[in-house]
Amino acid sequence: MNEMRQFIQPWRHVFKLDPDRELGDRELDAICRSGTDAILVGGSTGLTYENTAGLLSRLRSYELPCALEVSELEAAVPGFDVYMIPMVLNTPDTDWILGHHRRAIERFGSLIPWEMVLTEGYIVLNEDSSVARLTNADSRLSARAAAAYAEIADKLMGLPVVYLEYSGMFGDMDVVREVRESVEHSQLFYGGGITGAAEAEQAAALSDTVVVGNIIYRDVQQALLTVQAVKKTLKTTI
Ligand SMILES: CC(C)=CCC/C(C)=C/CC/C(C)=C/CC/C(C)=C/CC/C(C)=C/CC/C(C)=C/CC/C(C)=C/COP(=O)(O)OP(=O)(O)O
Ligand SMILES: O=P(O)(O)OC[C@@H](O)CO
Ligand SMILES: [Mg+2]
Repeated sequence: MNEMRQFIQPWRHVFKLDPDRELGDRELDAICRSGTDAILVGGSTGLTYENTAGLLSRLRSYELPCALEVSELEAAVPGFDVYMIPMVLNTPDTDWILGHHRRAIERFGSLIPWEMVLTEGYIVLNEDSSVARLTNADSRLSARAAAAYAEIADKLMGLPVVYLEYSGMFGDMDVVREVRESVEHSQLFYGGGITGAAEAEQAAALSDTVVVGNIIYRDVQQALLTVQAVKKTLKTTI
Protein backbone atom coordinates (compact mmCIF):
# COMPACT_ATOMS: atom_id res chain seq x y z
CA MET A 1 0.00 0.00 0.00
CA ASN A 2 1.45 3.42 -0.85
CA GLU A 3 2.19 5.90 1.89
CA MET A 4 -0.80 8.17 1.32
CA ARG A 5 -3.21 5.22 1.23
CA GLN A 6 -1.82 4.21 4.60
CA PHE A 7 -2.10 7.79 5.85
CA ILE A 8 -5.85 7.99 5.21
CA GLN A 9 -6.68 4.35 5.97
CA PRO A 10 -7.50 4.93 9.69
CA TRP A 11 -9.86 7.82 8.97
CA ARG A 12 -13.38 6.89 10.14
CA HIS A 13 -14.74 10.42 10.61
CA VAL A 14 -13.78 13.50 8.62
CA PHE A 15 -15.09 17.07 8.74
CA LYS A 16 -15.20 18.83 5.38
CA LEU A 17 -14.61 22.59 5.68
CA ASP A 18 -15.48 24.95 2.87
CA PRO A 19 -13.08 27.90 2.52
CA ASP A 20 -15.91 29.90 0.95
CA ARG A 21 -17.97 29.81 4.18
CA GLU A 22 -17.46 31.64 7.46
CA LEU A 23 -16.61 29.72 10.62
CA GLY A 24 -15.83 31.49 13.90
CA ASP A 25 -12.73 30.68 15.96
CA ARG A 26 -14.75 29.03 18.73
CA GLU A 27 -16.55 26.77 16.29
CA LEU A 28 -13.33 25.88 14.47
CA ASP A 29 -11.69 25.08 17.79
CA ALA A 30 -14.56 22.76 18.76
CA ILE A 31 -14.41 21.00 15.38
CA CYS A 32 -10.64 20.50 15.60
CA ARG A 33 -10.77 19.21 19.19
CA SER A 34 -13.79 16.97 18.55
CA GLY A 35 -11.88 13.73 18.06
CA THR A 36 -12.42 13.71 14.30
CA ASP A 37 -9.67 11.97 12.33
CA ALA A 38 -8.98 14.64 9.73
CA ILE A 39 -10.09 17.84 8.06
CA LEU A 40 -10.83 17.80 4.35
CA VAL A 41 -10.82 21.27 2.82
CA GLY A 42 -13.01 21.56 -0.25
CA GLY A 43 -16.06 22.93 -1.97
CA SER A 44 -17.44 23.02 -5.46
CA THR A 45 -17.62 26.81 -5.88
CA GLY A 46 -15.98 30.00 -4.59
CA LEU A 47 -12.56 28.56 -3.76
CA THR A 48 -9.64 30.97 -4.05
CA TYR A 49 -5.97 30.85 -3.10
CA GLU A 50 -6.62 33.41 -0.36
CA ASN A 51 -9.59 31.73 1.33
CA THR A 52 -7.95 28.28 1.11
CA ALA A 53 -4.56 29.46 2.45
CA GLY A 54 -6.36 31.44 5.18
CA LEU A 55 -8.25 28.35 6.35
CA LEU A 56 -5.11 26.20 6.25
CA SER A 57 -3.20 28.65 8.42
CA ARG A 58 -5.99 28.55 11.04
CA LEU A 59 -6.04 24.74 10.92
CA ARG A 60 -2.29 24.50 11.45
CA SER A 61 -2.71 25.51 15.12
CA TYR A 62 -3.96 21.95 15.62
CA GLU A 63 -2.31 18.59 15.07
CA LEU A 64 -4.99 17.16 12.83
CA PRO A 65 -4.20 15.80 9.37
CA CYS A 66 -5.33 18.27 6.69
CA ALA A 67 -6.24 17.25 3.15
CA LEU A 68 -7.05 19.52 0.24
CA GLU A 69 -9.65 18.28 -2.22
CA VAL A 70 -8.48 19.95 -5.41
CA SER A 71 -11.41 21.22 -7.44
CA GLU A 72 -10.09 24.62 -8.50
CA LEU A 73 -6.52 25.11 -9.69
CA GLU A 74 -6.30 28.69 -8.46
CA ALA A 75 -6.80 27.29 -4.95
CA ALA A 76 -3.95 24.73 -5.09
CA VAL A 77 -2.19 25.82 -1.91
CA PRO A 78 1.05 24.15 -0.75
CA GLY A 79 1.36 22.91 2.83
CA PHE A 80 -1.42 20.31 3.08
CA ASP A 81 -0.61 16.75 4.19
CA VAL A 82 -2.37 15.13 1.25
CA TYR A 83 -4.01 16.27 -2.01
CA MET A 84 -7.17 14.45 -3.02
CA ILE A 85 -8.16 14.66 -6.67
CA PRO A 86 -11.80 13.99 -7.59
CA MET A 87 -12.72 12.27 -10.85
CA VAL A 88 -16.48 12.25 -11.38
CA LEU A 89 -17.28 8.82 -12.79
CA ASN A 90 -20.96 9.35 -13.61
CA THR A 91 -20.71 12.34 -15.92
CA PRO A 92 -20.82 12.38 -19.72
CA ASP A 93 -18.54 15.44 -19.62
CA THR A 94 -15.00 14.08 -19.78
CA ASP A 95 -13.62 17.40 -18.54
CA TRP A 96 -14.54 16.27 -14.99
CA ILE A 97 -12.85 12.90 -15.47
CA LEU A 98 -9.70 13.82 -17.40
CA GLY A 99 -9.82 17.31 -18.96
CA HIS A 100 -9.19 19.48 -15.91
CA HIS A 101 -6.65 16.94 -14.77
CA ARG A 102 -4.71 17.07 -18.03
CA ARG A 103 -4.65 20.86 -17.95
CA ALA A 104 -3.51 20.84 -14.32
CA ILE A 105 -0.62 18.51 -15.10
CA GLU A 106 0.40 20.62 -18.11
CA ARG A 107 0.34 23.72 -15.94
CA PHE A 108 1.98 22.52 -12.73
CA GLY A 109 4.33 19.91 -14.22
CA SER A 110 7.18 19.08 -11.90
CA LEU A 111 5.68 21.19 -9.10
CA ILE A 112 3.10 18.46 -8.43
CA PRO A 113 3.96 16.58 -5.24
CA TRP A 114 2.86 13.20 -6.66
CA GLU A 115 3.84 11.31 -3.52
CA MET A 116 1.13 13.32 -1.71
CA VAL A 117 -1.64 12.79 -4.26
CA LEU A 118 -4.60 10.38 -4.06
CA THR A 119 -7.42 10.00 -6.60
CA GLU A 120 -11.07 9.79 -5.55
CA GLY A 121 -13.60 8.10 -7.83
CA TYR A 122 -16.66 10.29 -7.19
CA ILE A 123 -20.17 8.96 -7.76
CA VAL A 124 -22.46 12.00 -7.50
CA LEU A 125 -25.95 10.96 -6.40
CA ASN A 126 -27.90 14.09 -5.42
CA GLU A 127 -29.14 15.64 -8.64
CA ASP A 128 -29.97 18.91 -6.83
CA SER A 129 -26.46 19.48 -5.46
CA SER A 130 -24.06 22.12 -6.75
CA VAL A 131 -21.56 19.45 -7.69
CA ALA A 132 -24.15 17.54 -9.76
CA ARG A 133 -25.10 20.72 -11.60
CA LEU A 134 -21.49 21.77 -12.10
CA THR A 135 -20.42 18.43 -13.53
CA ASN A 136 -23.69 17.55 -15.28
CA ALA A 137 -23.62 14.24 -13.41
CA ASP A 138 -26.08 11.50 -14.27
CA SER A 139 -27.33 11.18 -10.68
CA ARG A 140 -30.46 9.12 -11.20
CA LEU A 141 -28.73 5.80 -10.83
CA SER A 142 -30.11 2.48 -9.67
CA ALA A 143 -28.23 0.78 -6.86
CA ARG A 144 -26.82 -1.68 -9.41
CA ALA A 145 -25.58 1.13 -11.66
CA ALA A 146 -23.93 2.95 -8.74
CA ALA A 147 -22.29 -0.32 -7.70
CA ALA A 148 -21.05 -0.84 -11.27
CA TYR A 149 -19.36 2.58 -11.22
CA ALA A 150 -17.82 1.63 -7.88
CA GLU A 151 -16.48 -1.59 -9.38
CA ILE A 152 -14.92 0.36 -12.24
CA ALA A 153 -13.09 2.52 -9.68
CA ASP A 154 -12.18 -0.41 -7.44
CA LYS A 155 -11.36 -3.15 -9.91
CA LEU A 156 -10.62 -1.58 -13.30
CA MET A 157 -8.97 1.65 -12.22
CA GLY A 158 -7.55 0.60 -8.85
CA LEU A 159 -8.45 3.95 -7.27
CA PRO A 160 -7.61 4.39 -3.59
CA VAL A 161 -10.96 6.04 -2.79
CA VAL A 162 -14.54 5.55 -3.95
CA TYR A 163 -16.58 8.57 -2.81
CA LEU A 164 -20.37 8.26 -2.63
CA GLU A 165 -21.37 11.91 -2.80
CA TYR A 166 -24.89 12.86 -1.73
CA SER A 167 -23.86 16.42 -0.78
CA GLY A 168 -26.83 18.19 0.83
CA MET A 169 -29.12 15.15 1.06
CA PHE A 170 -29.00 12.01 3.21
CA GLY A 171 -28.39 9.09 0.89
CA ASP A 172 -30.27 5.92 0.12
CA MET A 173 -28.72 3.32 2.40
CA ASP A 174 -29.80 0.51 0.06
CA VAL A 175 -27.60 2.07 -2.61
CA VAL A 176 -24.74 2.47 -0.15
CA ARG A 177 -25.11 -1.19 0.92
CA GLU A 178 -24.94 -2.42 -2.67
CA VAL A 179 -21.86 -0.29 -3.32
CA ARG A 180 -20.29 -1.59 -0.08
CA GLU A 181 -20.76 -5.14 -1.35
CA SER A 182 -18.93 -4.28 -4.59
CA VAL A 183 -15.90 -2.46 -3.22
CA GLU A 184 -13.02 -4.67 -2.16
CA HIS A 185 -9.84 -2.60 -2.26
CA SER A 186 -10.75 1.09 -2.39
CA GLN A 187 -11.53 3.02 0.78
CA LEU A 188 -15.26 3.79 0.67
CA PHE A 189 -16.11 7.38 1.62
CA TYR A 190 -19.71 8.37 2.27
CA GLY A 191 -20.68 12.06 2.33
CA GLY A 192 -24.00 13.87 2.27
CA GLY A 193 -26.80 15.16 4.44
CA ILE A 194 -25.58 13.96 7.81
CA THR A 195 -27.24 16.24 10.35
CA GLY A 196 -26.81 14.25 13.56
CA ALA A 197 -25.84 11.04 15.31
CA ALA A 198 -28.49 8.71 13.88
CA GLU A 199 -27.58 9.36 10.25
CA ALA A 200 -23.88 9.25 11.07
CA GLU A 201 -24.28 5.77 12.58
CA GLN A 202 -26.14 4.44 9.54
CA ALA A 203 -23.50 5.74 7.14
CA ALA A 204 -20.67 4.48 9.38
CA ALA A 205 -22.04 0.95 9.36
CA LEU A 206 -21.78 0.81 5.56
CA SER A 207 -18.67 2.81 4.72
CA ASP A 208 -15.05 3.12 5.76
CA THR A 209 -15.02 6.91 6.14
CA VAL A 210 -17.88 9.28 6.89
CA VAL A 211 -17.63 12.90 5.75
CA VAL A 212 -19.66 15.59 7.52
CA GLY A 213 -19.89 19.03 5.90
CA ASN A 214 -22.79 21.48 5.74
CA ILE A 215 -24.22 20.85 9.23
CA ILE A 216 -21.05 22.42 10.69
CA TYR A 217 -22.28 25.78 9.38
CA ARG A 218 -25.89 25.29 10.49
CA ASP A 219 -25.59 23.65 13.91
CA VAL A 220 -22.11 22.95 15.16
CA GLN A 221 -23.36 21.06 18.24
CA GLN A 222 -25.14 18.54 16.03
CA ALA A 223 -22.03 18.27 13.88
CA LEU A 224 -19.93 17.45 16.95
CA LEU A 225 -22.28 14.62 17.94
CA THR A 226 -21.49 12.81 14.69
CA VAL A 227 -17.91 12.11 15.75
CA GLN A 228 -18.62 9.67 18.58
CA ALA A 229 -21.57 8.24 16.67
CA VAL A 230 -19.23 7.21 13.85
CA LYS A 231 -16.43 6.07 16.14
CA LYS A 232 -18.62 3.74 18.17
CA THR A 233 -20.20 2.12 15.09
CA LEU A 234 -18.75 -1.11 13.80
CA LYS A 235 -18.68 -1.64 10.08
CA THR A 236 -21.27 -4.16 8.91
CA THR A 237 -19.61 -7.34 7.69
CA ILE A 238 -20.87 -8.10 4.22
C1 LIG B 1 0.77 22.38 -4.05
C2 LIG B 1 0.48 22.17 -5.46
C3 LIG B 1 1.26 22.88 -6.48
C4 LIG B 1 -0.48 21.37 -5.75
C5 LIG B 1 -0.93 21.12 -7.08
C6 LIG B 1 -2.27 20.50 -7.01
C7 LIG B 1 -2.21 19.10 -7.44
C8 LIG B 1 -1.87 18.08 -6.42
C9 LIG B 1 -2.46 18.84 -8.71
C10 LIG B 1 -2.47 17.49 -9.25
C11 LIG B 1 -2.92 17.59 -10.66
C12 LIG B 1 -4.41 17.38 -10.85
C13 LIG B 1 -4.77 16.13 -11.53
C14 LIG B 1 -5.32 18.32 -10.44
C15 LIG B 1 -6.80 18.22 -10.63
C16 LIG B 1 -7.36 19.51 -11.16
C17 LIG B 1 -8.86 19.65 -11.16
C18 LIG B 1 -9.36 21.01 -11.03
C19 LIG B 1 -9.69 18.59 -11.29
C20 LIG B 1 -11.17 18.66 -11.30
C21 LIG B 1 -11.77 18.00 -10.10
C22 LIG B 1 -13.29 17.90 -10.15
C23 LIG B 1 -13.86 16.73 -10.82
C24 LIG B 1 -14.08 18.88 -9.61
C25 LIG B 1 -15.56 18.88 -9.66
C26 LIG B 1 -16.20 19.33 -8.36
C27 LIG B 1 -15.97 18.36 -7.22
C28 LIG B 1 -16.11 16.89 -7.43
C29 LIG B 1 -15.62 18.87 -6.05
C30 LIG B 1 -15.30 18.05 -4.84
C31 LIG B 1 -15.73 18.71 -3.59
C32 LIG B 1 -17.20 18.76 -3.34
C33 LIG B 1 -18.11 17.86 -4.02
C34 LIG B 1 -17.65 19.63 -2.49
C35 LIG B 1 -19.10 19.80 -2.19
O1 LIG B 1 -19.38 21.01 -2.65
P1 LIG B 1 -20.20 22.07 -1.84
O2 LIG B 1 -19.94 23.38 -2.48
O3 LIG B 1 -19.95 21.95 -0.38
O4 LIG B 1 -21.65 21.60 -2.18
P2 LIG B 1 -22.99 21.96 -1.46
O5 LIG B 1 -23.34 23.32 -1.95
O6 LIG B 1 -23.94 20.89 -1.95
O7 LIG B 1 -22.75 21.92 -0.02
O1 LIG C 1 -22.12 18.81 3.21
P1 LIG C 1 -22.75 17.49 3.42
O2 LIG C 1 -24.13 17.35 2.90
O3 LIG C 1 -22.58 17.01 4.84
O4 LIG C 1 -21.86 16.48 2.52
C1 LIG C 1 -20.53 16.24 2.87
C2 LIG C 1 -19.63 16.11 1.68
O5 LIG C 1 -19.74 14.88 1.05
C3 LIG C 1 -19.79 17.22 0.67
O6 LIG C 1 -18.86 17.06 -0.34
MG1 LIG D 1 -20.98 22.12 1.23
